[in-house]
Amino acid sequence: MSSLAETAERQIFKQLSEFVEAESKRSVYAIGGTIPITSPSPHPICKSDETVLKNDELSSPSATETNTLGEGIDLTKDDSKTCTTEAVKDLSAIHNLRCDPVIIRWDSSANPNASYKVTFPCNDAEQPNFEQLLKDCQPATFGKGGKDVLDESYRKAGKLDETAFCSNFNPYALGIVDTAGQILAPTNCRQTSGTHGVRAELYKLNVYSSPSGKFKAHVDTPRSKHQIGSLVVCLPSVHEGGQLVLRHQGRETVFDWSGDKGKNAIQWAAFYSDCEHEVLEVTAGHRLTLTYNLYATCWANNAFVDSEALELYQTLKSLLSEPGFCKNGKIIGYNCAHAYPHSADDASSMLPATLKGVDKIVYECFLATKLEVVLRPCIDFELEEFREYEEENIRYAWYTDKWGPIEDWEDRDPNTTLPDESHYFLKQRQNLLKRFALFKQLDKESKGNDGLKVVALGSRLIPLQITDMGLDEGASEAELAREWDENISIKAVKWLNAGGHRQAALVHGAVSI
Ligand SMILES: O=C(O)CCC(=O)C(=O)O
Ligand SMILES: [Fe+2]
Repeated sequence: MSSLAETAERQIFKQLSEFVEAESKRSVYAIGGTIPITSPSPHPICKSDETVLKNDELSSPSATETNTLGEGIDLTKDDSKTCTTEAVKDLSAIHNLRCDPVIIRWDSSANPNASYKVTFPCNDAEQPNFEQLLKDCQPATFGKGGKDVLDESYRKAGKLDETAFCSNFNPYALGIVDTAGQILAPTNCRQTSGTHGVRAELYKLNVYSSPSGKFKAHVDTPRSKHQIGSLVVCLPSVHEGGQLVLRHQGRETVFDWSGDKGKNAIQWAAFYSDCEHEVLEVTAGHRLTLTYNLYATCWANNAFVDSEALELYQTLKSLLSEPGFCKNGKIIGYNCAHAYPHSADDASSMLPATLKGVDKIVYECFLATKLEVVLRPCIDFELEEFREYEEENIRYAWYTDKWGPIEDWEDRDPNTTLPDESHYFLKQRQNLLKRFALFKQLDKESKGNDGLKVVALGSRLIPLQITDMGLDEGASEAELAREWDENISIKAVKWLNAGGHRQAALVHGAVSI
């Protein structure tokens, strides 16, 4: 290729990378809101219902839902205050959302056969029951290396399992699940079997109490391969501290439910649960939350997004059609910004339906350009991992974690195994040798060709074994490569962005239930 064409191509790649990066920065990974609690009254769901409502209930400035979106989108404005036309006023009245006081009923662990009830916000008369609830909570554990661990220096909280309590609180009725679904699981751009929405399943009631209630930085263990997110609903109970801090790719979002805000409202946050998050120390009072797991579902009533109307698509289309761009074919790589559960046998079948945020946008936009788009797990080997040496006329090679004499692999009948049982099957070794040669050749070709990186691509997500040592400590790249043996291909890929969730992807094994 002429150097002029190379320079032009490099510029196009640069622009593509910048666009993908800008899209990543804009992508939303969390959403939240506040819904005021008012005493029970007919629900203003449609216009005709409005007439049975008392005027003061409608005009109450607090009777308006407010929402806060992670990263830049803030819906906390009270639109009803800024409405000018009658029509809009009517609409805001119709859409005023309110929540009934939240009742929790539970079986007492301290007094078998006894069950109690407490209402939030909690009045003085119910204070003894509230104290009882605190007593009946068990210490909350957390998942580490595939096991439940109790460590109060990491997580200090009480919990009731979902089988031990019930509540009148319904996140569907308040539109929370719909809102979370539209943001975290937007419907695919085309009508396909991958179309999806979200379903919320109650998981725990948690209490974080002063002086030291907290949950240090973690990612949630997915409860199934369908899980994409978590929903946390903070019950009205005034406390200080206890902010929920979410982090994703160098960005941070804080949900602060402390102080008087929580006196008479429920406050909620929904987020992709592979994003790191923590609950800061509660310094006064009790912070009570209901947590829900959010699962991708195969149905949705939402309208479809038209990917061709997205800015990223338009840019992609014009850059890709530049004359001479990738004339001889190239694999363009995009590193997913989110982690996906891959310990279940059929984890791959959940994708692309469960793609999150910017990953979904990039996928859909490339698809719309009519390029072939595939989702693959990948390991970026260093040449280091494919070393060779010679000793006493025998050539040895190192493939990711074991030495072996090359001749042994080259010449033997592929149906026999090596005498040394620690060796892999010969056939696999021969495959590895071919890959090794390919790796070296591609690596040579990619030298000086910016951004071109030789990687091993798996043909599908391979279930991860949860070892005794846990995924994070136990599973190395070499072990993964061995698991992938039959399904690996080695390619030179031009990456649009830096590696994303590499570490987290390794530890992000879904618990099979
Ligand atoms: O209570 C919260 O805000 C979040 C708790 C949490 O991270 C969890 O239960 O996994
Ligand atoms: Fe969590």
